[in-house]
Amino acid sequence: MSLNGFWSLKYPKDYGPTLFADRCGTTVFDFIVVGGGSAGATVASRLSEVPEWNVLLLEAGGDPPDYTEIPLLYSEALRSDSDWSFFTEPEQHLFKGLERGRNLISRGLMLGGSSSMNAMMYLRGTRQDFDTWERLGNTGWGFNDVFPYFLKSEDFTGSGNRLDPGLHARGGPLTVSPFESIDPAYQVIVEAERLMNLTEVDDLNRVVPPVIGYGKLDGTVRRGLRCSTLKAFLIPAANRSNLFVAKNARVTRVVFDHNRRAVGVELLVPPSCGGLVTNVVKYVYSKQEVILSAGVIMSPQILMVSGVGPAGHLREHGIDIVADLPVGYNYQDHVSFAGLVFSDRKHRPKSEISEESRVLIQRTMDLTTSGIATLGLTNLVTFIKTRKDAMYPDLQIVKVRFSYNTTRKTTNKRSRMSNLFGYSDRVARLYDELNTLSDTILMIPINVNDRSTGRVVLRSSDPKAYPKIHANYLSYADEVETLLRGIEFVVELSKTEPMVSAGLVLEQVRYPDCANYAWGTREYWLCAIENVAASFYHPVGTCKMGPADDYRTVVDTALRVKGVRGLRVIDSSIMPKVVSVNTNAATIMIAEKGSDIIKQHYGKLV
Ligand SMILES: Cc1cc2nc3c(=O)[nH]c(=O)nc-3n(C[C@H](O)[C@H](O)[C@H](O)COP(=O)(O)OP(=O)(O)OC[C@H]3O[C@@H](n4cnc5c(N)ncnc54)[C@H](O)[C@@H]3O)c2cc1C
Repeated sequence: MSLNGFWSLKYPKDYGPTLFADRCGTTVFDFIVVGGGSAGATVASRLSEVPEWNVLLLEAGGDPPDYTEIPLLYSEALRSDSDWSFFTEPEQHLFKGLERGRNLISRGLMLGGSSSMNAMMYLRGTRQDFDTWERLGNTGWGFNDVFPYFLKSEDFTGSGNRLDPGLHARGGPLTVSPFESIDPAYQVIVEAERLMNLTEVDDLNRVVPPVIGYGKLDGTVRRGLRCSTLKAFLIPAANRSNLFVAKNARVTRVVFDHNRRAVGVELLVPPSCGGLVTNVVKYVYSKQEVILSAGVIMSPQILMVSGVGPAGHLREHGIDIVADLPVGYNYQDHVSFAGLVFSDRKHRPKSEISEESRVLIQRTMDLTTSGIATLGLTNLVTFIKTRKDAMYPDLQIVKVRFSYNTTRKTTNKRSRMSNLFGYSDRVARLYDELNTLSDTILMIPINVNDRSTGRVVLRSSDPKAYPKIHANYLSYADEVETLLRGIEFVVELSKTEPMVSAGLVLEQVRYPDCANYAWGTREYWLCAIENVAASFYHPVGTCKMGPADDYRTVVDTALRVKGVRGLRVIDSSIMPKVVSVNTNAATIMIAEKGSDIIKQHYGKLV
């Protein structure tokens, strides 16, 4: 399908070359926002609503590639130049089937950040998620406090009952549309799940009763195309005379004065003078505040290289201490298991398989071009509760279809399994081989009740060096048991009549390291988890929010970095506990609320 001319977006002007043309930057802004991702693009847009404030947004990446507009192509951006492509450190009992024994942590390196590369699933989180934040001492962050901020952003395009009890809003900048799917496996899985005593949920963001069952997703999609925070918040604000966006501007440090007040940032920008090839160090200054929105990996990294972090750790790297804070701790994520692989139509003639696949792709793409939101089979999401005592689900199950003979057809020539989940070549090959026989469907249980916490630490004091991520996933035995119960659910589902009649066959993928175990036994699944259990793209928490007197936290409930002045963190890293769903909507909520907190502080909240 040709993508040319399908849409036309006018990206914000890049002020970098103008702002940083002179040798010593003298322009002073009221606010400097570092990182133009889910949170940063939202914050910069909201703050620039105050006409007398000059706002500078510094983004390390550039404009997103055109293909990121198409929801179905979201995985193309992973491992591309628009992906930071972080990797965790190796873990003793995990990641054996992943590249170099590490877990890929993709993050968007572009305007819109990870909202320009994510799967666009719009799920906010449960009442329990935010009431837990409040119980941890975060007054003002309980469900009733944060709910209006989800509505503030939203422009919901669904109709009928879905709008009724104030669950959704119209008129906000972020378009949220119900996903549609024409995938024939959709109905088959629905029938199978009904037989497993699950019921349909008409709104996966419903508050009461808690969502348990399956349903159609809503997505951050506008007229069939991605609605990132770039599109929702930044582009509409780009013509304001008080908002300045600088692209390819990588912040290296926060600059403090002698009173530990953040007064600006140091950054690297591409050379603007002829002849220079390396990036150039520049400084910009702020009158009011610097706001870090660089995400869960880079916000803590910038803080630490700037002297804000655990004193002992900073000393090890020879960094002068500005404030001794537990930056980088409390890394949390959702761990998934993408080892349940179904074949669809395997025993049919190749020509038939190939033609059906082609037609399904074409018809699904046609939905997009006619303005309908679709992620194909991924539209169908299931939440299950496997612990009798719990009120809320502990597992989310996502389905992904890979059309016949496509997992190897990627821009970077790596398997899609490597790009999406960081699989090593030898493990990805197992999936690729199956995919040359028929379409492949993954059913992925995701533990949404993880308790393990890891840590982001500095590799060196050099701000250009990626930090180390000690993920520490599945450190509690019960987290492994939860994943095992998710696997068991899918195995049982595979045996139901609708699945069997439709010819959706659960394949016996045999990881080389698990050759000693019979496929399907507990020992086998434990081994499989050690091989391919991986992040489901939801790391958060490394600049944890907490009450002023809680020494285990980095920012207070107004998102101010403790022990210094003029500095806040506003992004997914402030979450004290990861929400039990995908993390984009909650991050945008944090940005909306954070922006209002700032406006209120300066008497500008109207
Ligand atoms: C592949 C993938 C799929 C996902 N799918 C979903 C989904 O379907 N639904 C969902 O709810 N969530 C999803 N998520 C998670 C969600 O997108 C993230 O939680 C959210 O985007 C995080 O927002 P953030 O603002 O904290 O960080 P980001 O959006 O990552 O923004 C950080 C920004 O800061 C910039 N930056 C970093 N360092 C610097 C620096 N030194 N100087 C200047 N700029 C810098 C980055 O380039 C980036 O633009 C997914 C994530 C990924 C990666």
